Amino acid sequence: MAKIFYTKTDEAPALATQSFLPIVKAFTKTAGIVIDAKDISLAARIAAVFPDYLSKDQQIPDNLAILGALAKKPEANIIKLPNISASIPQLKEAIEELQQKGYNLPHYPDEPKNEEEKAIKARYDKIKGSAVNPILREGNSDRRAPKAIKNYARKNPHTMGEWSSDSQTHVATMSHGDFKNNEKSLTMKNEGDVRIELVDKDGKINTLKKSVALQSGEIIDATVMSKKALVEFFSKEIKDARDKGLLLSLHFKATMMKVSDPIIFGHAMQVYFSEVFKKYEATFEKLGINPNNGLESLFDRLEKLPQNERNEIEQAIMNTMETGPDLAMVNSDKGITNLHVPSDVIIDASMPAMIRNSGKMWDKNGELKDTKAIIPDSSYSGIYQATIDFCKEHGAFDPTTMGTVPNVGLMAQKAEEYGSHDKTFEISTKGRVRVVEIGTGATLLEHEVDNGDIWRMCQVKDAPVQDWVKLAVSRARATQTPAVFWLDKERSHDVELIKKVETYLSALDTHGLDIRILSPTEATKFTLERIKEGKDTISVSGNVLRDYLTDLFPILEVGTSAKMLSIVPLMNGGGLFETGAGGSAPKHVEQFLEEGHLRWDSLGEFLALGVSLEFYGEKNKNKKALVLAEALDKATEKFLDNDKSPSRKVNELDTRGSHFYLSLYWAEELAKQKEDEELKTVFEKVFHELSSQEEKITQELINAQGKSVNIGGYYLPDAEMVANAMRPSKSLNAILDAI
Ligand SMILES: NC(=O)C1=CN([C@@H]2O[C@H](COP(=O)(O)OP(=O)(O)OC[C@H]3O[C@@H](n4cnc5c(N)ncnc54)[C@H](OP(=O)(O)O)[C@@H]3O)[C@@H](O)[C@H]2O)C=CC1
Ligand SMILES: O=C(O)CCC(=O)C(=O)O
Ligand SMILES: [Mg+2]
Repeated sequence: MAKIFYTKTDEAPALATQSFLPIVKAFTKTAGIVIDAKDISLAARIAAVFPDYLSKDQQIPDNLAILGALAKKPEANIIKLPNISASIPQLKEAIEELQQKGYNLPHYPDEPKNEEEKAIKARYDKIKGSAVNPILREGNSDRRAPKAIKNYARKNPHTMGEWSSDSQTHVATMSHGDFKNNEKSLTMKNEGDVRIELVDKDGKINTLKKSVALQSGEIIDATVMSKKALVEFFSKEIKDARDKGLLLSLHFKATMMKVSDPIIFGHAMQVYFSEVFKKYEATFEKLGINPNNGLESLFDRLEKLPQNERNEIEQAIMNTMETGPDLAMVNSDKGITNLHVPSDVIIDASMPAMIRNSGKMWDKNGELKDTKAIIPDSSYSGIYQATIDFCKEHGAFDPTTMGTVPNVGLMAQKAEEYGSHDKTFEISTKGRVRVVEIGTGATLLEHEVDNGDIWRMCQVKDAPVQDWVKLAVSRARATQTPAVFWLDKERSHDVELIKKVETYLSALDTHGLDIRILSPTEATKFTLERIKEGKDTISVSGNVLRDYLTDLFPILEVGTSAKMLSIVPLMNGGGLFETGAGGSAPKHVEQFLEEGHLRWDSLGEFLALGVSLEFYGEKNKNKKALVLAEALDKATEKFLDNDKSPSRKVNELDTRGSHFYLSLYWAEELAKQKEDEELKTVFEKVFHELSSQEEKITQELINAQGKSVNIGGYYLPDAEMVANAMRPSKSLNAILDAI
């Protein structure tokens, strides 16, 4: 039977789900729809890959694999909420929590000493970083701000920090030796398998990857980040930040780029704290300190030392921070710096937040300061510099008048960099890395490498490219909006892609459409000029820019990417409906636990549910589902008009109250409609009950705030405690239960 699959994830969206899902189930039941919730939280994913270590009642199925297989089927209808993309420190915390709860899981072996430990590490590494989205994303991405959301932002603009033309903020990026400058690319003429090997200076061959299957027409590229160039770059920029009195901030994607970016982060750590790492090398070695895991993990390890030794090293670290450039802070009150955890500062969200904040970040005293934003690889960093330059020249954007930038992103089948981690290697010796065609023995791509360099290969298959070009044209046609392919003629990979784009565009009807290809920097300037004049421009981009742009523009336009409609038309006919483009907002959980107020905005969920119901209705010829979808759309609009999104402040409407209002308006619309009498009858009663008890219910929801909350865990909270905390209104629960 056709179902809608809803994902249980982590942190704030998982809390919100405990309040919203009962509403969804109660409402959709009336159309005979079954909502099947699948737990793909970090804790569940850990438990799912270690069944042999767990008791029967602790075991859970591999829901991610189940949903991944479903995503390849035409009947797929999946609502996907954001989940944690775990850094090693987060993964270890989750393992520890599970262990404390009686799960007999093995520790994460940092440096596996035998085959058994290697196997355990391999299992954990599958869960690490962005492990969920790439499995489900069997299609390209269509993200946009619906009209109602744009109108809401125009009427209720979020705050935007002023920009001054003498702002010192800038992006620091590499000019040589990075992934962009070393890239080589080609398109496969035939299908075939390749292997990746490192040939050392004596000609000894070390196989890095035995086999990668390639399709005909697939673009592959290989590139390398030189450790030497990277370290020189960090040294120069750190000194420059100190000389100019600027904050130092680092912006990576250690989650999606889970192999390369933690290593790059580790080099930044070692350069910033170079004297400490040099002086205490032996101690750090003994303690197993890995700079790639950040300062917090380093401090944890130091706890194993005798007090006096520990004090001395901690003092040396503090001295370095005193004399070095000030670090941008993640949390000034708690002293958490940009170097504490590699995934605390994630580029897609952190750069737009900085741009929205007058180009400033927080310093250790909790004050906003101009910053040097370090983005080592220069492939995409230019878009941020161009945006900063634009703001310096024209001032901050005005949400009441600015246009919008929807995105059509190439994403399917692990496209480009975001699918490269199983082909990314930290090089162990000087030599050459070659991509060799197994059948012919021909070397397809080759690089000189040195010890410590990071080499990687990326792939993008032809069918996703065709689908992406088609999607771009159909969005341009549907909205009569210019569409810009953000592709760089100076980049080897993009040159290959441009050839395909031009071929596929010429086979489509583009008559009367404005479609261009511009380099990312040019595209930024073009788009920003238009956005300022209130004009819309579709960005058609590769996978990384998809990620960056679907936070950048939403954050500037509507204050958060959580309000985006995010559709993934799956290539085999199903639908994946992501909620927003934002993440799992750990800060929201913190506030909830401290004062019982959850500020997670579920607009993304409302929008995703709307399109999912519409898709369900059309696919299964279920008229009631279509009625539910249309009513939900109207309810969401009313929700926006009446400003029922969660407030940020305790004792005001929070996530739970916002869900109540959504259900109230949804029931109202269902009671009003004339297309389905049965639904009308059911929901007249529901609407009457909800509206007559509005005051009582909202009071019950407010009464639950203002005190700390215990949910019995973080990664694996107690299900009952969460449900109780998230559904504190007995009156609302009774109405829903009776539907
Ligand atoms: N699709 C996915 O699965 C994604 C997962 N992630 C994961 O999320 C975690 C946190 O990432 P981070 O970079 O901090 O990004 P987030 O998007 O979680 O947070 C950035 C800020 O955006 C605001 N925000 C985001 N979503 C909402 C929402 N629904 N309602 C209200 N405000 C919202 C919050 O601002 P404020 O603090 O001002 O309230 C939040 O602090 C990481 O583990 C990351 O890997 C990230 C992106 C996508
Ligand atoms: O999967 C992830 O880690 C993040 C994905 C993301 O940021 C996005 O798709 O916008
Ligand atoms: Mg993103």
